Amino acid sequence: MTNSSSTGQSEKKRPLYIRYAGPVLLETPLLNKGSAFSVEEKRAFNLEGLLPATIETIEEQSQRAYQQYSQFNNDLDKHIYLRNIQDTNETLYFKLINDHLEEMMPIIYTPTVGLACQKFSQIYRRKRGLFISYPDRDRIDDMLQNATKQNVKVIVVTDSERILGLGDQGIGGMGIPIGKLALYSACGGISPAYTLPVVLDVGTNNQELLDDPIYMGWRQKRISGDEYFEFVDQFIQGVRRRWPNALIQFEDFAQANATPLLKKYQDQLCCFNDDIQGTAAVTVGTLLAACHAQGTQLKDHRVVFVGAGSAGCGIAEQIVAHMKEDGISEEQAISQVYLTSSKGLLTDDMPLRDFQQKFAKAKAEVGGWSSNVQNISLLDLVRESKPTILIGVSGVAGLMSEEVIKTMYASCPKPIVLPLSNPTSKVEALPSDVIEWTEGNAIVATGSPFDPVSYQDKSYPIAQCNNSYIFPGVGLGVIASGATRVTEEMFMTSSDALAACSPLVKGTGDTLLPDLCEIREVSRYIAVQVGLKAMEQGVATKVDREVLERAVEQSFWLPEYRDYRRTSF
Ligand SMILES: O=C([O-])CC(=O)C(=O)O
Ligand SMILES: [Mg+2]
Repeated sequence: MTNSSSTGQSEKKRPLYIRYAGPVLLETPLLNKGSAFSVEEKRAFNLEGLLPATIETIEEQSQRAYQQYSQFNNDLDKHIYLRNIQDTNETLYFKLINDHLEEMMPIIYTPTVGLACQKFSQIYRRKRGLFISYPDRDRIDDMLQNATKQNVKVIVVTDSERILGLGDQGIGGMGIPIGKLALYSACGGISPAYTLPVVLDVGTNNQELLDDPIYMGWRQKRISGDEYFEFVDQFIQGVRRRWPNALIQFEDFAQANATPLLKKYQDQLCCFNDDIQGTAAVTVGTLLAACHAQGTQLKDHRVVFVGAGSAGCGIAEQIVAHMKEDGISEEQAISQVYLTSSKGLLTDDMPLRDFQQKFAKAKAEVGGWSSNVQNISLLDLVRESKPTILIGVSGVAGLMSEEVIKTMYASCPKPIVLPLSNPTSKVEALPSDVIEWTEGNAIVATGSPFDPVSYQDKSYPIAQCNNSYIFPGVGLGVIASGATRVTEEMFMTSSDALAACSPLVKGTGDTLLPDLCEIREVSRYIAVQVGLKAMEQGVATKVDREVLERAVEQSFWLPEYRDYRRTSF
């Protein structure tokens, strides 16, 4: 929790002048306090008679809500219950989440949010965020005006084509921006008043949704090509007119669109792609912590990827950048990194996407690694290249088979294994299996949360190498420093900052990544480092370290009620 002597705290204690009253005030989630309105407020805001007599503290409200929450015995129902609190009283929602972050994060975020996206239309209750559909493309400015939030600082936008490892979810993908922004507030201290989730409804190619009478999105096949890119651009330009400084986070776009959109906009506005850059940053941060624990450097490693999409290539780029910082040439670094797709090792005789090209190996050199002339399988590759790090970003469950892991372990006594695909159902290998197949010698981290593994009387904590360690801190750093761009260097800095917070690196514990209960401190630390990097690179409006540190503290929002006074009209 933020230290209560910070100026930020006393700022928040100042009364808030508001113009809503009566039932409308109770129906406004950002302002509603429910049973916590004081006697004076009830009188001043025409709430008398609308609430029970007892006036409660937010702690008491949180306890009741937790009791109700605990009565649900399946995760989706818990998710629906929490979303309902979010849509009626946002302050209480975040108080509850903060009080039970470890327990509730898997409910509001991966893995449960995946199911919530799949069943979005079935479990839909109330509006949240903006649904911008292709047929309404000429009215985007009006739609942005209609947003409940006026002073938006962070937008998470998806077109839902690649929701986690679950593919095209149509407008159901809205669950992801909602979940990500909940973490911006819970972990990164960004007030929910500043956040806006957006889904671009460009149709869906998910036939099940198209056939489902209850589906709530635009019932058409996805638009593509120029039509698609023009539509995304209309949205981006609309945002620039409405909130010129807002940070835009691209989330869960299909890889064919994710990289071109990032390339197109990253030098034009304040934006990033979480799946490419956030995932890369958290993975490299985790690897740096693991290297530290082993007494190695990243440049000492050989890395095999299971999955060669934009996330895999994004991580590979960052690994190469860090290996270069360790003192080896780019060429040498690339030669130590291998990417595999469903067709096996990427080689120069295959059709490749732009972003894959530099990692393709010369078939003439590696052809002998397999008896199969067409392609080199993951197993052949692992046997021949003897990796020390194995990273799963395939979205396909089980690809890190027992044979693959045991083959890796045969030539690497301390393998680092990261099956990162989300949600849990898509993980490339279960941590318990990896620990067993390597006789307890592997360092394992996953994208979704897993319980510690016990193996031969020892307990092995499984770090959750998820971009949620990165994006809240990066966002806070961007806002606090007034950054106008999000550079690759700012992401590299976030990896180093995360690694510096690792209990293994600090010598305070045996886990690779900090506990969730420390995530607010971690986010603040990352924010300051990212803000400093933005200043160094000349993309920030704040230029002084002290001012930046104060801004991070002051802008860190906490779920506390403020006293209300009535605005006189
Ligand atoms: O949301 C998560 O858990 C991580 C992520 O961005 C993804 O898998 O697309
Ligand atoms: Mg994502």
